[in-house]
Amino acid sequence: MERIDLLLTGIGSLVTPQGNRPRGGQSMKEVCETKDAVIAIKHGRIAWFGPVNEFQEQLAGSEIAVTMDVGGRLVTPGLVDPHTHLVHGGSREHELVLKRSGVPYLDILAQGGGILHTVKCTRASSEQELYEKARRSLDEMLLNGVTTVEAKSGYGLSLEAELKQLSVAKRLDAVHVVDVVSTFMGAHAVPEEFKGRSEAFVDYLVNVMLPKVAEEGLAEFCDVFCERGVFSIEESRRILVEAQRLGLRSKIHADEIVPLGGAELAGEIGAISAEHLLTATDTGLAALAASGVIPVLLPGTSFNLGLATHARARDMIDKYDLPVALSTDYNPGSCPTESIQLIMMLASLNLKMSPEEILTACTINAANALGRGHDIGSIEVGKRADLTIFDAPNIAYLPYHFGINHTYGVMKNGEMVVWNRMLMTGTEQEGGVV
Ligand SMILES: N=CN[C@@H](CCC(=O)O)C(=O)O
Ligand SMILES: [Zn+2]
Repeated sequence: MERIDLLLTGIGSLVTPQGNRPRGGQSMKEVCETKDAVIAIKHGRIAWFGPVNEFQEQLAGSEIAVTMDVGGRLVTPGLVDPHTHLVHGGSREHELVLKRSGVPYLDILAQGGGILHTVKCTRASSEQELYEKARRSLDEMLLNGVTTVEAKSGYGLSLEAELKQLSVAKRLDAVHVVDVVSTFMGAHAVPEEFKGRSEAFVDYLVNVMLPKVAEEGLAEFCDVFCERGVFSIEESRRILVEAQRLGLRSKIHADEIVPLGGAELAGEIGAISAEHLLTATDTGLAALAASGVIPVLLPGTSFNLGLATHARARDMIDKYDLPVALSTDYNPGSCPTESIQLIMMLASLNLKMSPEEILTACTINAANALGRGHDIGSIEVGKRADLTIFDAPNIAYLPYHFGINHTYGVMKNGEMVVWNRMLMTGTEQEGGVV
């Protein structure tokens, strides 16, 4: 190699899943660790990585433009958050006491609160207001080590307001260093103006909203909240199949609260992913496995809703060989957090996933849930140089030492975009304040 744009040195431990494909079952544990490693970057992509002594043998004589030493820290692929409701107006802290007093999530929605409250706020917000709020969340995610994020619409529920949300996601993707992948989720709830007329709303969605979203190229995926009292299996099938016809791949909020058969539907229509799955049955899990659907688990949501049940990650991995992915589900209601590191801890605590499985779920499997396993999600020669540097000795340390942000640095497309958070007050050290 004649010229290296950037050489990352001093990597105490480099840990990554291997390959481009989703890693299911026992292969979720098979991450590859290289100690005392270096990574060479050229044109924003990984040109070489391996132990420092091999680098000296193989690439001696290369011209190195910039060298950065990460001081013995842990380096992983940039994390991928494959399920968020990033763009929305307002917040819902006024529902906190109601929720904590035991009022169920679906009851709050049926009374016009929940998602429908956020619809009001989103409709009332200007595009610029939505942009500024989502940009701050995206910054927070980046500081947590996330380099690619999925963003769903679904708080507009009218053509105009859905397009406004999707335009914000598109602008953010163009301007922000984090890649934003768009999903159209007009079927998130039935809006007030269609109350009691869900069939008419589905007609509007299929005949008016979907064609416009597809024509303007504003979304890559289509998602539906398939749930009792929201969208039925038949309605979900109709929307997702029509979206597929227009070129949008399917995702589905499935079997979150009631086992409606959303996982079975995901298998039937060949969805790329099925999300939540807290109440999915064995038939449903078998359907996911048979069709190669990626289960995206959201342990922050069950935690925040105070549910006693959790998604059956162990069965998914051990019995069905499924490639589990993890995500924040960042949204203003059931999971108002941007912290993927909190999700890692909850996956350990409540889903009983091992540190290796958690890393695989937040990298290569999450990348595949967005159809991007060929480009991101593992440290491979030729892939994007998206990397997260943690101030941690090993991957088990991330879910173990919880409630803090372990990120030291983040590289996106070969550029260091986060580096050593500064303490403006200074740190007392021998010889004075530095
Ligand atoms: N469950 C449906 N949708 C979101 C929550 C949206 C909200 O409460 O605002 C979710 O994935 O958890
Ligand atoms: Zn969601």
